Amino acid sequence: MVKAGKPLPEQALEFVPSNHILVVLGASGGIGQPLSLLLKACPEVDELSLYDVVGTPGVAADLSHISSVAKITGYLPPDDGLKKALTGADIVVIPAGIPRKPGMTRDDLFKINAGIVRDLVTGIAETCPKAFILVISNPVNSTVPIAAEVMKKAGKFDPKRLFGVTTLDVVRAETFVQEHTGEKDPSKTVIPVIGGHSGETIVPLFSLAKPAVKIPTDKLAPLVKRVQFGGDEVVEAKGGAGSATLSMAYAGYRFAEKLIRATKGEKGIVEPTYVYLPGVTGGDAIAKETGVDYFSVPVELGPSGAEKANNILPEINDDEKKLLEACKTGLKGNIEKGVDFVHNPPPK
Ligand SMILES: NC(=O)C1=CN([C@@H]2O[C@H](COP(=O)(O)OP(=O)(O)OC[C@H]3O[C@@H](n4cnc5c(N)ncnc54)[C@H](O)[C@@H]3O)[C@@H](O)[C@H]2O)C=CC1
Ligand SMILES: O=C([O-])CC(=O)C(=O)O
Repeated sequence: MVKAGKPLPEQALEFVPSNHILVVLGASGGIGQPLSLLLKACPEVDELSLYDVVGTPGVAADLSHISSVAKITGYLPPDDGLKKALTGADIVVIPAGIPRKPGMTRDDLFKINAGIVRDLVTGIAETCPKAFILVISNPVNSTVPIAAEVMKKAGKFDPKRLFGVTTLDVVRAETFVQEHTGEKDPSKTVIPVIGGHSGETIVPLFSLAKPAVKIPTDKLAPLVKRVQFGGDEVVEAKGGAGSATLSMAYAGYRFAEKLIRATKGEKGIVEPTYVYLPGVTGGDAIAKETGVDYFSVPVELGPSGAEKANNILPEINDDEKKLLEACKTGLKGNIEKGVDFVHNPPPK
């Protein structure tokens, strides 16, 4: 899109990437609805397209009464609904899939969610292959490799445009450390969280907090564990009615909004996200050090998406190095499972 106010010489026209059509796949769900509400209220979003296997006409009608910029449409599968929803998309956010119940691991969701993510990303490859893809559906450690393999198979993979949304881990780390910071606004403390998005694959790096935080020695391990297993806390509290939805909608919105601002040219936006390391500048060194191709690290966002993966591994302390070892082992299996699913799908 070319934005011209008063007449300018041809070469001085300001190029503004469009990045204004957002699509939510799984928009009628526990995350999908509040996430769509936040996106509808975001002045940066011009159009919001909602897709789900149920309920989108109602959700879209409801949100359409809000007096904000975004034009809203809702689609169901019949009559090429997915294709219509995805047409022209700049950013596609995927919270489609089943959530956990008490006693389940995120990996237990693979059986159902792997196929859902594969099929939705196939639709993206066909209709809007240049869109930024934000994967929320669990298990993220495996669903992101699935998305990558689908895009690779279609010859459309751009690693800078695929993100596993691990922002909720960052949000939890910021929130849970607050009792040690004395800071009124927990979001003012930056805590990098690296690795993956399940249990021990989640590695919060409190030693790299900015501003620095002094955590009593006996409080550190429980704090790390709380971030790693924060999802279970919500699953248990909801007692079978699902997992984190409202905090995830906030986190998904936070990441999407940062990406929009970055693609519009705002500089200095960095957020941890789970990316395909070999495809992102700076990622090779991290892949070499961790032995995995997919990993969440603070990533500099820009007009082309994931512009640089920041290697903060040399800065971590000995306790965090131990956490990293457990993380790597878990991640390897999760990644292989996702890649294998696309190339050797289980019989239907
Ligand atoms: N990345 C993260 O940090 C987090 C991820 N999650 C994950 O997000 C996913 C969604 O969670 P909730 O919204 O609580 O679940 P939910 O069950 O409330 O909503 C999921 C929605 O997906 C829809 N859906 C199912 N199959 C679909 C398909 N083929 N196409 C389009 N839509 C489809 C369902 O109809 C439903 O409306 C789960 O896998 C959950 O584990 C949840 C919290 C945090
Ligand atoms: O715990 C779950 O299943 C949902 C999730 O990913 C989270 O809350 O971090």
